[in-house]
Amino acid sequence: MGEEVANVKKKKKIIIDTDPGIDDAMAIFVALQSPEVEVIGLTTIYGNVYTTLATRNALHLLEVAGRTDIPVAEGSHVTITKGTKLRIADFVHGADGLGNQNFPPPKGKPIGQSAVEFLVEQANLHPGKITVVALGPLTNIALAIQRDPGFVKNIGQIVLLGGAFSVNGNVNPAAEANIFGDPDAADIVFTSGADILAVGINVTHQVVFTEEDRNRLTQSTGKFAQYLCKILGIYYSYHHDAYATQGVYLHDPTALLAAVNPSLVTYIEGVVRVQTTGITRGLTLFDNTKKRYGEITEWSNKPTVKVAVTVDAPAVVDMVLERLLNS
Ligand SMILES: O=c1[nH]cnc2c1ncn2[C@@H]1O[C@H](CO)[C@@H](O)[C@H]1O
Repeated sequence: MGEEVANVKKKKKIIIDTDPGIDDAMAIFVALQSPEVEVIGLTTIYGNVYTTLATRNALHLLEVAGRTDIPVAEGSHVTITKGTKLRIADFVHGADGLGNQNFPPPKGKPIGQSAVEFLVEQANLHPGKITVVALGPLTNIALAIQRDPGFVKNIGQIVLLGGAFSVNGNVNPAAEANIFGDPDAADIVFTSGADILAVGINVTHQVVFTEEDRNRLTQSTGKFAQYLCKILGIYYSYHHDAYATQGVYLHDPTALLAAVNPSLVTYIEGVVRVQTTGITRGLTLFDNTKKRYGEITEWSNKPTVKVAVTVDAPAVVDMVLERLLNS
């Protein structure tokens, strides 16, 4: 076997489910620059933008990267309960999702398969070998779980950016944006029995990309670095206004790198349920399963998941920089 072939075989196959999104763009570029993984497809979802625009942006980002060999499968336009009143974070990413840069429309088209069909097919083709990195609301993943009873077993791992574990949310004090986007889907995913690592904002808020880090991108001739400098402005202003910080949180790149290199985070294991109604809709509630409760609870006899609790933040920032500067 040639060395090249052997390397491709060793690489972890990943599918990125994404709603690009400025930090999604960063995560996608970092993934494409990561020799440890092979990106076998992008699936799209609403969240930072509506799904139609997410598909356009995914195709556009792959064209910027010169990676039009990677398929894009369009995902759901509505929540799992067919809800059409979506919460779109255009105030974080711009109306176009990519910093209001008026990029030309992509030349490429999504594949004929839907995101759910693509996810189910790939998990069946490569049982136990695929990691889904879910960077938006979890509708597509929950639909795949409902569509194919074998999906949970066939999918290798799901690393998801979502939840606010024992901290306030970013939509409101209870809820983080991706879980708030489709709490019913999130509860299906968390209780599905799949191998899940949840990276919540309790972790990603520790990973700050400073003005100084951005300046290093600006000074680089790397194509991804230059592209990102064009779109990052609005993301910095939003963080400045909302959090009074001079830097931005690296949500999606942190989750992506946790999939690439699991030793960047530590985690605890327990049962996660998602509140689907009321003022705490979208709340993620972790049971460490240590207490024997006197009665059956909504957490009893549910499969456990991994929830990230610490992150080597300097290492994440260094890896992001290194991979984007050398592009
Ligand atoms: O305040 C916010 N409201 C909505 N979405 C946000 C906010 N801050 C960040 N994100 C976006 O949601 C994911 C993390 O929760 C990230 O994709 C981030 O870009």
